[in-house]
Amino acid sequence: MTHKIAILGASGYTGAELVRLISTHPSITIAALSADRKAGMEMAEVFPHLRHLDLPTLVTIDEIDFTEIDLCFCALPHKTSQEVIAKLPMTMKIVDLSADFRLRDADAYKKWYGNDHSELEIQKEAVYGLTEFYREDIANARLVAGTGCNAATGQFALRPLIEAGVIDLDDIILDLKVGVSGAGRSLKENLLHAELSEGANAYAIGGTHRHLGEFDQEFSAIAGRPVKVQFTPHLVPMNRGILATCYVKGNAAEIHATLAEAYSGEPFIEVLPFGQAGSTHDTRGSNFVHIGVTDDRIEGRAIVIASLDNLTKGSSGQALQNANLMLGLDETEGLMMAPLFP
Ligand SMILES: NC(=O)C1=CN([C@@H]2O[C@H](COP(=O)(O)OP(=O)(O)OC[C@H]3O[C@@H](n4cnc5c(N)ncnc54)[C@H](OP(=O)(O)O)[C@@H]3O)[C@@H](O)[C@H]2O)C=CC1
Ligand SMILES: CC(=O)N[C@@H](CCC(=O)OP(=O)(O)O)C(=O)O
Repeated sequence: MTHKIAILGASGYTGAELVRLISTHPSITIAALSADRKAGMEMAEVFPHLRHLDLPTLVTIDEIDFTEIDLCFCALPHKTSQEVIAKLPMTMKIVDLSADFRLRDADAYKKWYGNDHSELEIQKEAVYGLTEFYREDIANARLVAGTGCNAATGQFALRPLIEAGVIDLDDIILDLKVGVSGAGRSLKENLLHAELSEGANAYAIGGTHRHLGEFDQEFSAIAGRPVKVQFTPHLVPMNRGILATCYVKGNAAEIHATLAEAYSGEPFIEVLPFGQAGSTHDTRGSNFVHIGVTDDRIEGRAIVIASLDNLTKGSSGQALQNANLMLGLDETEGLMMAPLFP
């Protein structure tokens, strides 16, 4: 049996990545694709790398007949996503890739996104989409909220350590490098080649990045008390990938053993041998996460380095993993491809 899906925002980076992944999926068929300014175009015109595929023409969301769709991926900008989802059939399964349904607290949403949430009733049924930690809830959910890509990377490195109580909760530093596709496909001055290449810059400095809302929510829930990490992202001149270097206080051997144990049965999470670091080179184009642990010359401190691809495990791969669960399929279907190296 094949399940019919729609992808809203298929002319964006995460939408195109969903098409790439689903194009070889044995149990899912793409029935509809939407765009905004690019509605009316063929996917092959927008994305020549997908021209071998027989795909539906990009249409506006209003033109889609959702009665024949089993599951809808929403790869739309924040705020637009909640407006669109409110108008979709209440019975249809949805995987949202935007930030609109990640934060359970309305005040936290307003604090980090600057606007009121208009769909708080729908928010109540959303399940946070970090698959490895919400698997059962995701399998039974109608609406799953995909995580931020930076937020996913930091959580893969730190969640088991907070849960096991093996690091100092008041001394966590998260230094993160992210590739430019994380910003989406729209034109922005700081993403021009001349301003992006041959350099790197920190952004959202001073603890202002909106993914701190996700870190606060998730880490505090695990610890049972407020946990605030120090987090600075850096934009670096690479197309895909995230590398998170976490500086923590704790015993490095114990931290490594805790992560190895926590992820021992996980198909997509690789805890590296002690002393090795994760690299974006080793996870690019795949749904894998690599996590390395090393000690530090300063006694009692450790460094955890995690890498993943923002467009696969950080968004579209995670979304497909969640959709597989929601459709009763094997979680790994369509996702076991090896990373692209070099
Ligand atoms: N890029 C990443 O690494 C990650 C992204 N996300 C989130 O996923 C979502 C999609 O991101 P990404 O693919 O990068 O974004 P893009 O900017 O690349 O694509 C946005 C898509 O939404 C469509 N769109 C824009 N405005 C509207 C509108 N008003 N009505 C209908 N459709 C609209 C665009 O159509 P058109 O092309 O025709 O304008 C395009 O298809 C965002 O919420 C983002 O924050 C989450 C994790 C990681
Ligand atoms: C390079 C860059 O700008 N990256 C984005 C991450 C995108 C992401 O995870 O998406 P959401 O906007 O859905 O949270 C950022 O740090 O804001």
